[in-house]
This record gives sequence, structure tokens and C-alpha cells, in this order.
Amino acid sequence: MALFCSSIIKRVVVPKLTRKLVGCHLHTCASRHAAAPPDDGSHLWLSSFGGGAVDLTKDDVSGLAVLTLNNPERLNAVTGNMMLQLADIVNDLKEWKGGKALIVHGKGHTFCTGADLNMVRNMLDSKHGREMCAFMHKTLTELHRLPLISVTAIDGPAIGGGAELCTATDFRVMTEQAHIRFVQALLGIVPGWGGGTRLTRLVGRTRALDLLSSGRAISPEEAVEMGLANWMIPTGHDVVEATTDWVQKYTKGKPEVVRAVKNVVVAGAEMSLEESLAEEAEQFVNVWGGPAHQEAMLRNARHKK
Ligand SMILES: CC[C@H](C(=O)O)C(=O)SCCNC(=O)CCNC(=O)[C@H](O)C(C)(C)COP(=O)(O)OP(=O)(O)OC[C@H]1O[C@@H](n2cnc3c(N)ncnc32)[C@H](O)[C@@H]1OP(=O)(O)O
Repeated sequence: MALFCSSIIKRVVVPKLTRKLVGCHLHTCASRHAAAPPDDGSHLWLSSFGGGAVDLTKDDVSGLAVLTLNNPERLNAVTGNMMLQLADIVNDLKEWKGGKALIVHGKGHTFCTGADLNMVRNMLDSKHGREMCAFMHKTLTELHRLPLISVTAIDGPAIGGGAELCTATDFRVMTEQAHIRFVQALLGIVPGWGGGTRLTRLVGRTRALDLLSSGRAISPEEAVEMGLANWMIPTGHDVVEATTDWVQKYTKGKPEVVRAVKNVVVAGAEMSLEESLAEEAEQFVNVWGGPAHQEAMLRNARHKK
């Protein structure tokens, strides 16, 4: 069990002024047809939808990071402020050279119920919808490509954008109480955070069409059966601890090797044959003769079962 030490809690606090704005803004949120958020020509208007937080702990010894969606009063619905924090954290993790693994989970016995509906009701114009969609596409694509072994630990509902978010990690593990549900079609939309594309590539065209058009809930058993989830967390275990133990089989190597393996797989999944082979060669050269390679040769490594 990896112990957390030298962990850094990273939380971006909404400045007081914005809070005031959010306060008066949230006052208007009561009416479903309030004006759309301020038009500042970028995605920064997302911060006018405050509430919740995305917390990150990083352990420089084990190379394990834990990202926590922290909005339990709203079942970890993602506010605009949380979207901005998530993007900041993904950028931070991209540069974390000692990083090997990332666990994404939600506070309390819920993973995430998608976008904060109070925000959604106040940004129904196509301009803000398009900007939010583009922002989350970029953020979750970069999360998916992080040179870390990433796993979403789902305890409770993963609904709408929450279902999409869990497809942006390499693996998914679920408790018995968990379920995944792509409700977008029931809300008159389609996935807005890239989850439709990733789901289709994960489970195939027919199953993706079944799940996206029906909006039905997927149990942990069915998710494992169809390859959408990779493991069921045994009951009575702490979700993060159990997931930390589970992911360790992928992170025994040195950070540079773990990161190189992930980069090879991302290339194989997303690039043309020639580009992917070139990237694989690049990754090979980066680790060939490196500390891990030298140590293995000195160890005269043998691989008995
Ligand atoms: C771009 C859109 C994006 C996408 O799909 O791409 C989206 O994600 S749109 C949002 C999709 N999500 C939903 O529609 C989920 C809505 N929530 C529910 O269906 C239920 O809350 C459920 C089934 C998850 C749990 O029901 P339960 O009865 O157990 O709890 P409550 O409904 O009473 O919820 C407790 C508390 O949380 C608030 N809540 C829940 N989900 C959201 C949300 N997505 N946004 C904001 N707030 C949410 C709910 O309002 C309750 O708070 P309260 O103050 O008591 O009203």
C-alpha cells in the first residue's frame, strides 16, 4: 500500500470578487431563463459558475497522484470553476516527471453527476455551449493522453458528464454501488465532453449506440463484461486504498519507463502507422541504455512465471 508523504494539496480558490459576482449571479440562477454568463470572449466566464473544487494530492516517492472531485452537496456535479481547476491540474500532471499513476475519484459515495445543472440552465446559448464543449474536449483529451497510468475509481453514480469523465482514464474500477449512465439523449443532447467518441472506441459501435441512445444504467458487472470497467472493488474496502493497490502492478518500473510505455500506447491508438512507429522508436531510444535498462542487465533479469 503506497503511503502518502510529501503530498501537496492543490486547490484553486475562487477570488472574493468572483464570489460576489457568483453570489449575485447565483441569485439570478433561480430563474431558469436568466441571461447567459458574461461574454469575455474566452472560457474564463466559466469561473462565474462557482462552487465545489477539484483537489489533487501528489506523492513524489510513489509517483501516485489522487484527483478528487469535491462537490459532495451536489453529488460532485462539475461547476465552471471546477472545470478550470481540472484543466490546471491536467497541465500540472503533464509536467510531473516523477509521476507514474493517477487515481480519479469523487468525494463521498458518488463519482460525478455531470455538469452542474444550475450552470447548464444559465448557458443554453450555442456560443457558451460551444465554448464549454471545446474546453472540456481539450481538457479530457489531455487527461486521456497523460503519460501516467490513469484509473477512475467509481463509487456510486457516474452520470452524464460523469460517465464521460470516466472514459478519459486508461482504466475504470467500480464498487458494487456504482453505475455508469450516459443520460445525454434523455436531456435532448449528445455527449458534450468527448465521451461519445471514447465510449465507441472502448466498447464498439453497437454497444455504444445501445448505451448512448437508451441512456440506461450500466451495472459494474455488465461494465466489466463489456470491457468498460476493469475490476470490481471488493465491498468493505476503502476505494482509494483498494485502487492504489490495484494500480501498482502497472507502476513497478521507474517513472521514465512507465511514461514511455503509456506514450507508445497513446501513439498506437491515435496516430497513423508510420507516425506511431516513429513515436515508438523515439520512446525506445529515450529509455535504451537508461538507468532502468542498465540495472536490469546487471540484475541478469529472468522472467519465470
Ligand atoms: C454538457 C452536459 C453534460 C453532458 O452530459 O455532457 C452533463 O453532464 S448534463 C448533467 C447530467 N446529469 C444529470 O442529469 C444528473 C442529475 N441528477 C440526478 O439524476 C439525481 O441527482 C441522481 C439520480 C444522480 C441522484 O438522485 P438522488 O435522489 O439520490 O439525489 P438528489 O437528486 O436529491 O441530489 C442530491 C443533491 O445533488 C444535486 N445534484 C445532483 N446532480 C446534480 C447536477 N448534475 N447538477 C447540480 N446539482 C445536482 C441535487 O440538486 C440535490 O441538491 P438539492 O440542493 O437537494 O437540490
